[in-house]
Amino acid sequence: MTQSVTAETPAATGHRGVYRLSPDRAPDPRPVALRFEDLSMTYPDGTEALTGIDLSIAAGEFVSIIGPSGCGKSTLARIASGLLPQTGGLVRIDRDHLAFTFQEATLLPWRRVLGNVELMMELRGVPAAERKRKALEQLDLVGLTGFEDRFPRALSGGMKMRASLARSFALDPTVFLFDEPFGALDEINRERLIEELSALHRAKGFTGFFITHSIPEAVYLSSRVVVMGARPGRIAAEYAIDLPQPRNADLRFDPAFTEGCAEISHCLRGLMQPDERTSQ
Ligand SMILES: Nc1ncnc2c1ncn2[C@@H]1O[C@H](COP(=O)(O)OP(=O)(O)OP(=O)(O)O)[C@@H](O)[C@H]1O
Repeated sequence: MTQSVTAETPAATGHRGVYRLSPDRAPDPRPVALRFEDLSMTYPDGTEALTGIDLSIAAGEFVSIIGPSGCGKSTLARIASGLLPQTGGLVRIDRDHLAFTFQEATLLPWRRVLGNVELMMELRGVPAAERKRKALEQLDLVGLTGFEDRFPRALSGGMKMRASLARSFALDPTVFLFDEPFGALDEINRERLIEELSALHRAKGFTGFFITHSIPEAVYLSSRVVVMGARPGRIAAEYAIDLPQPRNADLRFDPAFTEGCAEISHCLRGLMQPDERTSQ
C-alpha cells in the first residue's frame, strides 16, 4: 500500500498528497520543455477558444489538462503540436523531438502492426534493419510482442492504441502530447494503459502533456494537474500531485489519491456555472 496523507506518514517525508499551487510561486528552476506565453486563439468564425494562457512545463514533468467540454483543451494541444497556428502569444517547444497521440489510433489499415510502427521512422529515413529492431523493441514495451504480423482490423481498441504509442515511442520523443488517447476504451483497458504509460514515463523520462476528461486518470499520471475554465479557455487552478512513485494500481485506493481527486472535482464543478453549461 502506498503512503497517504495520514498520521502514518513519517514527518521526515513531509506532507504528501494533492495540493493547490499558488499562481505567485517561484518559477521552476528546471529547463523548460514546453511553454505557452500569453497564448490566445480565436477561430476564423470568431469563436474565442483560448485567452491569456501562461503555462510552463519543465523537462521530464507530466502535466495533465482538465476542464469542461469546449474550454479549448484540444485547441491547446493542436497549437503545441504545430498543427494549428495560434492567433496571439507564443508557444515554445522543440518540435524535432515531439510525438503526439490523439483519440484515434490512426493506423494504416493496409499495413501490418510492424509496418505501422516502422512508418514514422521510414519517413525519417531510418535504415530498414534499425527500424525493425527498434519497432520490435517498442512493441515489446507496449505488450504487443506476437502481434507484429496482424493487420489493425484484427486488433482490439486497446491494442490499436498500444500500437499507436509504440509508433510514437520509436522516435524517442522528448515531448509527448496526448489528447484523450484512452477516451474510447473500456474502463479496465483504460486503467491498464494508464498504469503502463506511467511506467513508460518513468523509464523514458519524456515530458508529458496529457489532455483528459478523467480526474483519476490525470491524478494517477501526473506531477501536476492544470484545471481550465470554460470558454474562452483560461487556466483556473493548478495542483501539485505529490504522490509516491512508482505508481501502481493500489494508488487508486489511497486516501491521498481519492481526496485529491475530490478536491479537483470540486474545483471543476465550481467553474461550471449554469450559464457556462448552457453556452457549451
Ligand atoms: N475549427 C474550429 N472553428 C471554430 N470553432 C472551433 C473550431 N474548433 C474548435 N472550435 C471551438 O473552440 C472551442 C474549444 O474547442 P476544443 O475542441 O479545443 O475544446 P475541448 O476543451 O477540447 O472540448 P472537448 O473536451 O469537448 O473535447 C469550442 O467552443 C469549439 O466549438
